Amino acid sequence: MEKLTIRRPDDWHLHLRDGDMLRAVAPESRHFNRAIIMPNLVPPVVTGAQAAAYRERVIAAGFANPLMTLYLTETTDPADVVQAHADGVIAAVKLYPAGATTNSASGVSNFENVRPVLAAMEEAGVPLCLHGEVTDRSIDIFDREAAFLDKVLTPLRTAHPKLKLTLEHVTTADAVDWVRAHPGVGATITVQHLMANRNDMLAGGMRPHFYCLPILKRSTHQESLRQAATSGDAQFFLGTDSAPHPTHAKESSCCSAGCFTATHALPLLAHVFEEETALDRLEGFASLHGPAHYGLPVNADRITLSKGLAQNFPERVEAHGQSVTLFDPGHPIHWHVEACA
Ligand SMILES: NC(=O)N[C@@H](CC(=O)O)C(=O)O
Repeated sequence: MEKLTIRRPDDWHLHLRDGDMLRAVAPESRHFNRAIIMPNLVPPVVTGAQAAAYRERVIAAGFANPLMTLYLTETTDPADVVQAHADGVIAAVKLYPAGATTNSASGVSNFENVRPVLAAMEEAGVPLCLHGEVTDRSIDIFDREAAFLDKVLTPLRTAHPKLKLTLEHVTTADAVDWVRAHPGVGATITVQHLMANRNDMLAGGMRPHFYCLPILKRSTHQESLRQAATSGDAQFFLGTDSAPHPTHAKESSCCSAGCFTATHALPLLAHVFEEETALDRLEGFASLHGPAHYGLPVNADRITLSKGLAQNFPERVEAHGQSVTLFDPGHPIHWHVEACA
């Protein structure tokens, strides 16, 4: 198959940042209609009023249909969350365990302190997106997602069975199994976790542009993610987690976590689905399962992906004196987005 026309995709996990960086990267998500916009700015987006103002900045930067989120802290006001959702200002709330990832210091340390807001969200039908990793330094970084399932997520699910959950950027077979055992829970999967494993990041030299959180795992986990994404199971859908960091912060002695994939996420995804002989399931993963999970209509317009010569994606996106380096899988990609109509 050399051409594939699918409903226009959405990105259910996207970092756009703010200021010059926002203006530089927002147009790179042009092939997606909607996107869940992550709130881990500095300072974070913690109130409905801040989310409304950030939404305006995102639209002004060129991304027309942002779905905003609030960053959950231990002092989040439940009434503000419920109101922001009722007013259509936010689509979801994001929970970062404190210290788990980029700009997560204001996140949750003691889960008892967010029980009232979680109860209010459960009651009002406000979805919760989770960064699923424990932050205990004694737990090996490769085991932090699996530990989160046992220590945090299972008790949280038992305490709030009706709370709508999305487990973000799943990276392990353990998480895939947990999601499958909990109907109604959604899970996003990134492009880099489908394309790469920890060997790609660490064997034969350390490649900082493969470093993101949750960290790439061993190949058996990558296989499990590929199986989940291409299975047609509607609990799994695309969240690129495209996370721009200046190139100097990635190519550093202490490299920032995040892979920038917004520009070429769909060609990379087509490459993976073709390898898995599942191109007929790409539309479900990229364009249908996410809206179904969030109770939204699918997009009316369509995009066409074509296969041809090896693509020359730009190496970098310029961001007003800084640059952001695109994730490069290290082998040719023959797919490109031909038309968006
Ligand atoms: N994925 C990452 O490695 N980084 C993200 C944060 C996140 O989603 O964990 C970022 O904001 O840079």
